[in-house]
Amino acid sequence: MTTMSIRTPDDWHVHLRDGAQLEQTVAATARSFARAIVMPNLVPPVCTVEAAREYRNRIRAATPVGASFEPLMTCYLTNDTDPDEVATGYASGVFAACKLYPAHATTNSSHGVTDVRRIHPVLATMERIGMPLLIHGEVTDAAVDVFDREAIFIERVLSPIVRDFPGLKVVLEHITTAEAADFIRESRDQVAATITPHHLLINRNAMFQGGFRPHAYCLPVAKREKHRVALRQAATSGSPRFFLGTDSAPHPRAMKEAACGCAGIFNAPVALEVYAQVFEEEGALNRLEAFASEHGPRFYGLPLNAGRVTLTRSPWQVPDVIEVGGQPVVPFLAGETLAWRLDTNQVHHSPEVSQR
Ligand SMILES: NC(=O)N[C@@H](CC(=O)O)C(=O)O
Ligand SMILES: [Zn+2]
Ligand SMILES: [Zn+2]
Repeated sequence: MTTMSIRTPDDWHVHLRDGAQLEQTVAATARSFARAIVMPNLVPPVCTVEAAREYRNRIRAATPVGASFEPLMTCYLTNDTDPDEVATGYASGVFAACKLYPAHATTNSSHGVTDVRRIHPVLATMERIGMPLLIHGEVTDAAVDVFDREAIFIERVLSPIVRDFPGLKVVLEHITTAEAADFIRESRDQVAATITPHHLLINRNAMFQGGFRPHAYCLPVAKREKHRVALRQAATSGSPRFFLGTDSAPHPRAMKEAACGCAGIFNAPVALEVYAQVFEEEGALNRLEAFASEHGPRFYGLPLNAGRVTLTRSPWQVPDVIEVGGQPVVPFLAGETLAWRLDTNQVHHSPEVSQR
């Protein structure tokens, strides 16, 4: 197959950052995706309806002319989140979901939740109104090996949440382990997961190839090969519980190539092309559309996009560096050649025309 057309996809997990970075981050995402779930881990975090509304306005103002892109906003949960604020934001269409960061688990999570019991009233409200809970699923216990933090989180934190709030919609974000894939598969229908392009492509060896490779470092950190294989199996299985979420997370090059480098991979410039490559390698190109464009909106209860995008088998080289907000950022797969190219001469259609 040399050309493939699929319903316009959405990105169910992205970091657009803020300020001068928005122009490039929004363009990079809007290039391939009609909608995106926008992570709230700004400094300070997006914790109120007002802050989310203003952030959404800044994203809209930064959206390239002619592109139709809809940012779906999230509320950063803290120990003190007010259930009424969450319900108001959801009812008014500002919040699409809430995001749970265990305190200190990842980039800009210092205001995160220290004990899930603190947010039980919020979770009860979300369960009642049908609002999804999105989770960065890693324990922060220093005694737990960094490569085990997701699996232990599932045992200690996620299982109890899923059990205690049996009607709550839950998305375990950016899964990296066979344990996570198994947990989702064995859970109830309202429990799903996003899978990134990088976790489908690399295992933890990528961080140590001939020296330390900070641009392959993200959280949750890439795991052993057997986990990558399990993620590929999950993503291409056709199960509606797994859907596309890039976790594109740019950091300036100087912040990555440092004594204490930031976690995060900027993959928006290559994400859809990488997913296409992975699905092709797995002999599952016919399931790419469902993973990229159908499972997510169905889970969130949103209409499918009406437009289509075209991918062509036509090699191109990923730039070594991309300017984001005036600072150099090294994209995922910098300098490498990709097999699939997205035809960017196309107009995205808003999801007005619904088909469930
Ligand atoms: N994934 C990452 O490694 N980093 C993300 C935060 C996150 O999604 O955990 C970031 O904001 O930089
Ligand atoms: Zn995360
Ligand atoms: Zn993320």
